[in-house]
Amino acid sequence: MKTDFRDMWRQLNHYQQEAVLDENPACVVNANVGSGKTTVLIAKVLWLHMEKQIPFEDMAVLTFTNKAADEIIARLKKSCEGEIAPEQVHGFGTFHSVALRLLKDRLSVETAGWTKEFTVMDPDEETDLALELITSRGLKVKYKNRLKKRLEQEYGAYESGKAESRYKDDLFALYPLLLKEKKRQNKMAFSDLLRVSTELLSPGGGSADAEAENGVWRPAWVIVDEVQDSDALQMEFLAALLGQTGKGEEHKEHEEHRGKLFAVGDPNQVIYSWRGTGDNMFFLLKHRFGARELTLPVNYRSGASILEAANRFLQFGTGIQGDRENRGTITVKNHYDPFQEAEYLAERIRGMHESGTAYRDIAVFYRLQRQSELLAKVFERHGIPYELSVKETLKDIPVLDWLVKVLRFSVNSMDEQTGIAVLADPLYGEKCTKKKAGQIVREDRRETSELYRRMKEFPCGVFSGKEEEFPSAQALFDWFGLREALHPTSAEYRRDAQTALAFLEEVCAYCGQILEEGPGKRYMDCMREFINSSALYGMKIDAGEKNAADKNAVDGGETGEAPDSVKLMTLHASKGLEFDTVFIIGVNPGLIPLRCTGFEQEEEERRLFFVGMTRAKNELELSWYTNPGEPGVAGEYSRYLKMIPEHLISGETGTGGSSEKGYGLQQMRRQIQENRKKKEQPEEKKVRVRHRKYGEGVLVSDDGTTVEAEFPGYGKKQFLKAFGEVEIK
Ligand SMILES: Nc1ncnc2c1ncn2[C@@H]1O[C@H](COP(=O)(O)OP(=O)(O)OP(=O)(O)O)[C@@H](O)[C@H]1O
Repeated sequence: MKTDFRDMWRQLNHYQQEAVLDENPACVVNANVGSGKTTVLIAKVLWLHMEKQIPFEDMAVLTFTNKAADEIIARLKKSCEGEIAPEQVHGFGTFHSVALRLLKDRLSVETAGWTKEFTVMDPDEETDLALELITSRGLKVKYKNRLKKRLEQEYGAYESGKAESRYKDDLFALYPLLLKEKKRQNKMAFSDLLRVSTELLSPGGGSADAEAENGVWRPAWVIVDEVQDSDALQMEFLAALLGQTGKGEEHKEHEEHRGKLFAVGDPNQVIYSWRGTGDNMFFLLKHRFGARELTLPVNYRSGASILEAANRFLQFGTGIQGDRENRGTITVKNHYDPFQEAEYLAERIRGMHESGTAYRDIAVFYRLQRQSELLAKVFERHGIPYELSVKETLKDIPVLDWLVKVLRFSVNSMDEQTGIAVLADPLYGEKCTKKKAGQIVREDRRETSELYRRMKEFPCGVFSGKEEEFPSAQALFDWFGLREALHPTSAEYRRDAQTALAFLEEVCAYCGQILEEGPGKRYMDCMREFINSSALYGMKIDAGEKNAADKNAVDGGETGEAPDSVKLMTLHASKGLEFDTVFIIGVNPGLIPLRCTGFEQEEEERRLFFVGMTRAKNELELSWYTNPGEPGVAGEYSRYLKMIPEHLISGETGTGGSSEKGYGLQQMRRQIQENRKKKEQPEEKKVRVRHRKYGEGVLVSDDGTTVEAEFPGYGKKQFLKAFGEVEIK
C-alpha cells in the first residue's frame, strides 16, 4: 500500500513544513540531531514531485553514502504509485556515483581527454602511479610516505597558480604528469570524477556549442543530505550542477541559474574532517549560494535524559529540544576486560530479547573495527544473532584483488599499470618480474603471455555464439585460464578457485541485471560498470558478515524489515541510524576518545561520541574496562563519562542482578578499586596456555590426562593431554 503524501505532511511540525515549502533559489537547513532531516528531505522530494510536478529526472539528490541514497529511493517507491525506473533516479546517489553517471552518459568526457570506456582507479592506485612517475622522471618529492595526503592537500594551491609547493619540491611538476598519465591509461581517480564533471558542467568549462550539443543536464532542484560532510570539490560540483560560473563568485551576479539548492545538515555531526570537510561548511555554503538558513530544533528520537546528556557535547547551536515524554535511561557500567564485557552483553541482550525486545532494535557501537572480533565470537557462541557492518574491500582477499585487476585490464587495455600488476603479481598468474611484465604490456607481446593475450582479446572468444547472451562464470573462469593461473599445486588453490568462481558468478548476475534494466547495453559496458562501482563502493563480501546464529534471526520477509539481529558497528558507521537501545563499549581514554594530536581532532572525537549517543531512543548504556588489554588504552573511565551529569545516570536498570547497577562517579571509583583487586589476585595464579586455533587462554584444570582451559571468545575447552594440542606456559 502506498503512503499518502498528505498523511506524511500532516505529521510534520511547522519548522519541517516551512523547509519543505521553501522555494528560495538556495536554502540550507541547519538542523539538530534527530530533528527529521531525512524525513524533511524525503518529504521535499515527494512534494516537488507530487505537488509541483517536477519529475524525479529533473532532480539531483546527493547523499553521503550509497545506502542513504538507496533508502531514499526505497521510501519514494513506497509513497509513489507505479514503478520508479533506474533512469528516473539517475541523479540520485553519492556525489561520486552521480558524477560517474554523468560522465558516462551525459557529458562529453572526450573533450577533457578521456574516452567513455574509462575506468575508476582504486584510491591507492593513484599514489602508486605517482610514485612510479617520481622514479621514472627523477623528480624530487619530499615526504613520499605521505604522498597521498600531500597530493590532495596541495592541489588547491597548485591549481590556483601558486609557483611552489609547500616544501619547495617537485610536487607541482608531478600533477600535470600524473594527469597526462591517467588520461593516457584512460582512468580516473575519485577526485577526477568530481573535477572533470564540474569542468564539463560549468558553462565556462566547455563551449556553449558543446553544451548545447551534449544537452548538459541542469537539474531543476539539487537536494543535498548531510551537507556538513561536503568538501571543497563537492561544493564546486554543486555550483556546476546549479549552472553557476566562476569560483568564489556570489550568486547575485548569476541570477540566470536554473537550479535551486536545498541542503540539510548538522554541523555537530561533522565526523569526516580528515577527508577534507570543515565544520564551517554551513557558512561557506550560505555565502557561496546566498542561501536562506532554516532550523529544525525539535529532536523526535531520544528520551529527555539522553538529550540532556547529549547537550553537554554540543559544539554549535543553543541546545536540542526534545519531544518525548519518556525520559529514557543512561547507564554506565564497568567491566573487568573486553571478554567479560562481551559475555555480559550476550547475557544482557538475551535477557532483553526474552522480555520482548527485538534484536534489530539493539546496537553495539565501538571506536575501532577490531573491537568487534571478540564480540562476534562470543555472540556466536551464545547464539545471539548479529550483523557486523564491515567495510571489507576486495583488496582484503588476495585472489579477488588480483582477479579484479584481470577484469579491469580486460575492460580497459589502455590501463598499463593494471596490466603490469596482473602479470607481476607474486601469488597468481605469470608471476613475472615487473620489468618483463612491463615489456609484455608496453610492447603488446601477446605471443609471450597467454594470460596477457586473453585479457587483451577479451571478450572475443568468450561468447559461445550469441552476442547478447552473457558467458557463464565458468566460461570466464576457463577463458582466463584460472585453473593454471591460481596455481593448482598451491595450498590455497581450492579455496581460491571457489572464491574466484563465486565472485565471477556475482559479476555475471550484476551484468545480467544491468542488461535487463537497460537493454541495448553492451557486455563490456556492463562489466565496466561492475568494475567501476566495485572500485567506488567496495563490494559487500558475505563471508563472515552474518553469523551462524543468524539461523535464529527471523527474516523480515514480506514486511521489508531487516532480519532480526543485533547490529555491531563502529561509531562512524552508526551515523544516520537509530535504535531503541544502544551500547557504546570501551569508553576508555585511548579509545573514546582516541589519542588526539591536536585540538581539532579532539573536537571531532567529541562529535563522534555525540553521534553515537544520539542514535539511542530509549536506553543508552556506556561501558569501560578496568583492563582494556590494548596498548595505549588506559584502564580508567573516559572524561566523556564525567561530562554526563550524575543525576542523568540511572540506578537499577531493571533487569535485576547485582551486576546490573548503574554507576555514579562514586560507584565507578569503588568499582575500579574492586576490579583492580580482582585483577591483582587471580591474575597472579593464572597459568597461561596457547592453542593453535583458540589462541591464548588460561588453564582451568589439569588432572594429568585431561586439560581444561578457557579462551577469550571460545569459553572453556577440554583436551587430551597426550595429543599435546595445548601448550602450557
Ligand atoms: N514531525 C515529526 N513527528 C514525529 N516524529 C518525527 C517527526 N519528524 C521526524 N520524526 C522521527 O524522528 C526520528 C528522527 O528523524 P530523522 O531520522 O529524519 O532525523 P535526522 O535529523 O535525519 O537524524 P540524524 O541527525 O540522526 O541524521 C525518526 O524516527 C522520525 O521518524
